[in-house]
Order: sequence, then C-alpha cells, then structure tokens
Amino acid sequence: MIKIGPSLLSADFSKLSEEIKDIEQSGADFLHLDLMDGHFVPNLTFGIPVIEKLRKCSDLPFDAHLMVEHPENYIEGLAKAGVSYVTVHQEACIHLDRVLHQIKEAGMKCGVALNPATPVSSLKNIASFLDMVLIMSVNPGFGGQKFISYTTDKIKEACHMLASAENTHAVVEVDGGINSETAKLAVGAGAVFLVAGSAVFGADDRKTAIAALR
Ligand SMILES: O=C(CO)[C@H](O)[C@H](O)COP(=O)(O)O
Ligand SMILES: [Co+2]
Repeated sequence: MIKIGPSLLSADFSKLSEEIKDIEQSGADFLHLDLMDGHFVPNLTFGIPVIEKLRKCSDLPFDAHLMVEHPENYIEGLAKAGVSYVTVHQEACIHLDRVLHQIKEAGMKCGVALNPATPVSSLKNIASFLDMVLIMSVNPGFGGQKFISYTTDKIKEACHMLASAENTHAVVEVDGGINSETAKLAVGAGAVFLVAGSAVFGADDRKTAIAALR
C-alpha cells in the first residue's frame, strides 16, 4: 500500500496550519518535516517549537527528516512534540547505532537516510533494527530538484537488504524530485513511502496531485 507524504518544505510558510489542513483534506497519508540546521545542509528551516505547534493542527502522522548535525540532541524534543518517525542521516551520525536506539527508546520509529552517493551496504549491520530506509533521490537541502535516476537501483538494493535481514516491517521511503512520472520508477523499484514537496504544494489542485502520485 503506497503512502504519500507531502513535504512541508514546499508549503507557504506564512500560513502553515492552513497548508497542512489542506493537504490532509486532499488525501495525504503523512506529513514529511524537513529539519535543516544550516550546517549539515546549506539551508535552514524550522525546529521543535514549530513542530509542537503544528501537532495541534493535524491528525496526520509526522515523519521528521533530520538534516542536522548532532541529531541526538533533537530526539527527546521530537518525541514530546508527537512525531511518529524520526530519520537521521547516516552521514551525520558517528554513533548511528546509539542514535537509533535512542529514537526507539523514546517511543518512535527509526529511519536512516542515505545521500545519493552513500552506499546501501553501509546499513547492512543494522538492517534488522530499522523501521525505515530513506533513499534520497536528490542531494539534500532544497526542494524542487531533479530526481537522480541511479537512485532507483538503491531502492531495489535497500528492499533486498531488508528482505535478507528478515526485516518484514521496515519500509523504503524515497525523497526528492518525486512527481507522477518518477513515482512510477520509485514504486517499481520497491518504495512504499513517497515524499513529494513541490509536486503537491506547487499544484493548483492538491487532491488531484496526490491521486496522480498514488
Ligand atoms: O528532504 C528534502 C530536501 O532535502 C525534501 O523532503 C524534498 O526535497 C522534497 O521536495 P521536492 O519533492 O520538491 O523534491
Ligand atoms: Co525530506
């Protein structure tokens, strides 16, 4: 069952609660929240105080994508703010195993994101522990970029790795440059969570845009 998560990065930041209500009514399955700190990526978005407020505006599950250094400092706050999935970048974590345990002990599901050039094999030893593998199909930091086609092979590899680890509950998510055409490639490769920013928030009719992705 494919799930569609609009990325708030492409919403109108002057009216976030209206934007979230709109995509919820348009059929979104979850809300993708891109936390950027201006260090891990050259862009800055929002933090935990904003997410706490947004939690009151929506019943959608919150999926936090941490593009930050020292993600361990955010885990407790994200749990208190009511986030369901927390995904950290492999490239940002020296102590990846420890951070993933911290996320689960805080009562949330844990994911690891891989930049386009980072190999799937880097997650082999922790594959059975993961709730999600996030394949970045653009270089992180900005919305509206073009889907990098070689990442479809990484989606397949991630599915294969999880199956080999007998991990039947984890999902593969894809993020970056997803539209109705690239969604077909990602789903064909095995992705079940599709993140889409500009393709949903940039559409005049968001209900039609979400239905087209699905
Ligand atoms: O993590 C991200 C960027 O780093 C965003 O989630 C992603 O880029 C979504 O935007 P779009 O669908 O427009 O590519
Ligand atoms: Co993202």
